[in-house]
Amino acid sequence: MRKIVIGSRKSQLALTQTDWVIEKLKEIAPQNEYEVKKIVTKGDQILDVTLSKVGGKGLFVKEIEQAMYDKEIDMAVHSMKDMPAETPEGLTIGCIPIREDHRDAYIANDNVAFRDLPEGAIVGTSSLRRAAQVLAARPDLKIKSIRGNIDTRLRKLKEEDFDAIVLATAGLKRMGWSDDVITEYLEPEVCVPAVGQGALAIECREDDQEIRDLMDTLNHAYTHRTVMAERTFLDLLNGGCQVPIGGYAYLEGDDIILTAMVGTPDGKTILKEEVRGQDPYEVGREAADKIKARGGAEIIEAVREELDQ
Ligand SMILES: NCc1[nH]cc(CCC(=O)O)c1CC(=O)O
Repeated sequence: MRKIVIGSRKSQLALTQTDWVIEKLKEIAPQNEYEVKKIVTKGDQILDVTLSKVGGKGLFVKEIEQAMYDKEIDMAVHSMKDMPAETPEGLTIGCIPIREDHRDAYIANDNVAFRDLPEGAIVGTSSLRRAAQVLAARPDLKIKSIRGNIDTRLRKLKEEDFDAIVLATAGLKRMGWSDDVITEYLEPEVCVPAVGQGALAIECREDDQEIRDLMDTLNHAYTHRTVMAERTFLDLLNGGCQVPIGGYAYLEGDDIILTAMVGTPDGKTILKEEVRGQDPYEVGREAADKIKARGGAEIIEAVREELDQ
């Protein structure tokens, strides 16, 4: 028996995800005691400004990782897509549990279909990846930044000047919202999701073998393999959730099929490549090579320079 302290951001979604993990752990190892420790991250403190501007990788994870070094916590549950490609020295992603829905959700007032939105309609999102792909499909639409947790964003859709919003389906589902609130699912053919969207990353100290053994039982091989392909692509393009980059992989038999995307924020250029293969790192690298050969790295670099100003 061991008391296991699990770090979580204090947002409702983060706590829900952490509770979901604890429920699973209790089934596997009921002899342990589990405790949640809420940690305020830099990202939580500045949710009212445009996040992509304050940017920087790992805005939601740094303080949590420090608590792990300090042994205040033994593990931490993160949204995979908020995790920088590289894990710091001494820590590791101990497991990747089964992925929730990977798709972006489009939610419109009066359920107006995406193709029926009137010219100039306002779509709320603070994600350059979503903005790029919405504008690529509908160059006539306007993008307006929207911040806050899911409830806040749904309220702003009703009360403020928005016709529709786009957000992660996984967050909605984990928070218990029914499919009914979603007007349309944006399939990866239309909107390539963020790398790791819908997946969790459970981080722990590399040398804590007891915790690592416990986590092995929560790992989902399919999710792990596909997310690794996505993250290899992200890493090689020096990507992150603040630049317009996406990646989604699934398995067909034993093959990994990865769709990788880099776009300009105005949606005028969208580079997309599909790569098939067996090894997640090879697949991710091949996708990165192909996107780079078409100027993808320069697009990311230009967006970063713009954000840094
Ligand atoms: N960027 C913030 C964030 N990080 C994880 C989720 C939702 C859950 C997920 O995508 O796995 C969200 C909200 C959103 O993008 O709408």
